[in-house]
Amino acid sequence: MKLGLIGATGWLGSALGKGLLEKGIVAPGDFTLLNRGGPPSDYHGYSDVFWAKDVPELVQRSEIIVLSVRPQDWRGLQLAAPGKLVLSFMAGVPCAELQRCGGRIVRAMPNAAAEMGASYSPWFAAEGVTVDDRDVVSRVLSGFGTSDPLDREDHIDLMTAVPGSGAAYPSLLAQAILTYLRDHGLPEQIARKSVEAAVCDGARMLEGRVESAATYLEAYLDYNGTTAAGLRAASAAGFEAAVSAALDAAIRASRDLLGPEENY
Ligand SMILES: NC(=O)C1=CN([C@@H]2O[C@H](COP(=O)(O)OP(=O)(O)OC[C@H]3O[C@@H](n4cnc5c(N)ncnc54)[C@H](O)[C@@H]3O)[C@@H](O)[C@H]2O)C=CC1
Ligand SMILES: O=C(O)[C@@H]1CCC=N1
Repeated sequence: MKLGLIGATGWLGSALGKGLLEKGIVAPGDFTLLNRGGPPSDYHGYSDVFWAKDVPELVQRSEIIVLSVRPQDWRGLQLAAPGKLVLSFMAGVPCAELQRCGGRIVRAMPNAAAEMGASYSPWFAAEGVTVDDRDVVSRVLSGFGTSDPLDREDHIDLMTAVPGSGAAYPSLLAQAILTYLRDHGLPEQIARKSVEAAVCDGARMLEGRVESAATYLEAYLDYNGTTAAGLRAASAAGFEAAVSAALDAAIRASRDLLGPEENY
């Protein structure tokens, strides 16, 4: 497939570019890239990819165009891509706005685990996207993980707040516990291993069966020991309310990202 990637050296763009090349989903000669800093000397070990000089050249060489730039950079692209399949990673830029480029629009919401080939990237296809396009989208996203189609565009905002947040909330929890242990004088190495046990190993017990979270919580509460005391204190201090406030704020922020309409 002839694919153009705008934002090819960014966080997600670089992960996708690497995965597409390494998995042979896009041949180097069919891969057109664009970034702001100009071609690097090496792109994940592939010297035979094509670096476009500007957006129109990338569009002209590509059937599928992936937009991996920040939402604030969307309008500046002045993208005109009539008849092309356009796959946007941008949070907060709706299909109605993207359709101004004249392409068939799909929005996907990857996450930072893309850099380890483990993004979960749900996507929404606007009207006009064909069955073949949907296969193409799923193949492209397999370059850095797994994906599922969504039936509703507004669910992309939920995906932005949840899988889109990547390592953010585990990091918040890990950092809070680490700070607590340090403040209580635990040696650094033991503090780190303790947090990994509580956050990373604990989370692994939910892998592939996250619905058992409720069962674990019930079991700890029924046990009525030290962990039950901790869980009750966390709820009383507003843990669930804090999570809900965080997700509400992220959704609101994704709706405000684009800012007021200027000249297109
Ligand atoms: N980083 C993440 O965890 C997630 C990001 N996203 C979305 O993915 C998109 C990309 O995000 P990141 O990779 O994190 O951003 P980034 O800032 O790492 O990469 C964006 C790249 O686009 C380049 N760029 C900007 N304007 C350009 C132009 N006119 N021509 C060529 N290149 C241009 C920038 O130089 C930069 O290298 C964003 O819209 C973001 O909302 C979605 C889900 C998760
Ligand atoms: O924090 C952000 O803005 C990026 C975009 C969507 C999720 N993470």
